[in-house]
Amino acid sequence: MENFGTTDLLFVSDAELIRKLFINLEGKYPSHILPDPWLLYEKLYGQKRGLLFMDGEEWWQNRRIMNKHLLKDNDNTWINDSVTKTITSFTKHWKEQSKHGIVINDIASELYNLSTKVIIQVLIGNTDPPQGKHYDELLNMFTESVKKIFETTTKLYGIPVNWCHRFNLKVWQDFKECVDLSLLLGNKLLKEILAVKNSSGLIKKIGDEQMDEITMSRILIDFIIAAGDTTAYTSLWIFYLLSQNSNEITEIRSKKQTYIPFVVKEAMRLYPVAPFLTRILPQDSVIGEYLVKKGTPIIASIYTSGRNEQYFSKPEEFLPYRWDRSDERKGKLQNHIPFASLPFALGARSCVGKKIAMAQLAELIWQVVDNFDFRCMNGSSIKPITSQALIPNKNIELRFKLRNA
Ligand code: HEM
Repeated sequence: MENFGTTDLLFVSDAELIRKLFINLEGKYPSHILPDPWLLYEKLYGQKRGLLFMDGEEWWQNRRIMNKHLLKDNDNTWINDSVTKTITSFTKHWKEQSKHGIVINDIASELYNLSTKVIIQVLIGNTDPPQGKHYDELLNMFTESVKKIFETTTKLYGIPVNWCHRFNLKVWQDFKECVDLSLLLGNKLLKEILAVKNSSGLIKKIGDEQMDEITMSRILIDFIIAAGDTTAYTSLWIFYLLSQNSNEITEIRSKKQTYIPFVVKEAMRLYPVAPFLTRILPQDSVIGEYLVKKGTPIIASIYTSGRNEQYFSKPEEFLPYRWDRSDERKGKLQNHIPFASLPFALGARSCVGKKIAMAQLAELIWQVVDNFDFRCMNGSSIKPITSQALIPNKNIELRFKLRNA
């Protein structure tokens, strides 16, 4: 165990221990550590936020309602239809632009925008989203400001944030400005979405639950924020991996959609956007060789466990077939411990948007691979930076060309 001043901190990367942490030790109200800048912002400006920020009974009551609709409902068609509708219109736009090949320089922004549109469509269901220039501008400004929250949080990573705030350093000012703006625009956006007539999506489903309007807004705005960077960066990593493994593109085209979930799982094993998961123990517990006191923060590195040879043979290779039980090649890979790769975490506090994210990633890959050839234009290889989120060390530039054009 490492000792950091007055706080003991346990760092785990053993798959069995990580599983034990989520399944047996985290308690009824799992508690996690949020980035310091977000906590300080909440404390200073009293802005109440969504599920990720809630704790105890308040978290549990609201989480139960969201689980019912987003995770436990066996009928996924309403989510899948919203996802397909949004992605079809997204790829239509790319098709129009890319007859002769286009390099999408700021692909991250495009993917942020897409993730925001997908979650909004899930909120309103089959109905058309608000139309018009004003709405499009609002949406673009919102996604840009959300992207900036992520970038400025990353810049503040590892710096004493109280100190940045006290001396009003530019990094803090930038962070505060984009959180202010995201929440303001998020509220405006939600108002427009709530005004859509005949919504049939999540908004309608939770309309029948006993949830007050303010809590609903807090939760939904944070859904729109949470969907941005996670799904956008995962899509980016997947496109990057596919551009380096053209055999996988051939395999997707021949096996069609059945193969894609394995591609997504494998990409997230190698590049989990949330590489470190945290929990604070509700009671004294034994973890491995340690007696860990109640209140001790624990950091689980799923980036490390996902790339450990003991759990996955040929750990650094992108081999989607390792997840396919019916694939004969899998027999040659001795080690395969599925729970060593937990990109959405595990247990009661795992990702509530997991089904939406998986549906979005699968549909996006299918439509892009089916319609485009693409390659990576960066001269040297891209490396992941492991900070709060797993991001590329430089802009990934991809060139897309319409197939058979
Ligand atoms: C590839 C995409 C995504 C990844 C890798 C991801 C990953 C995660 C992880 C690891 C957690 C757990 C954090 C913890 O245990 O402390 C989490 C929580 C959460 N995610 Fe996701 N997520 C993704 C997409 C989404 C989407 C699309 C939504 C939209 C609804 C979403 C909403 C949330 C929320 C609200 C929480 C907090 C849940 C709670 O505290 O009860 N996520 N996500």
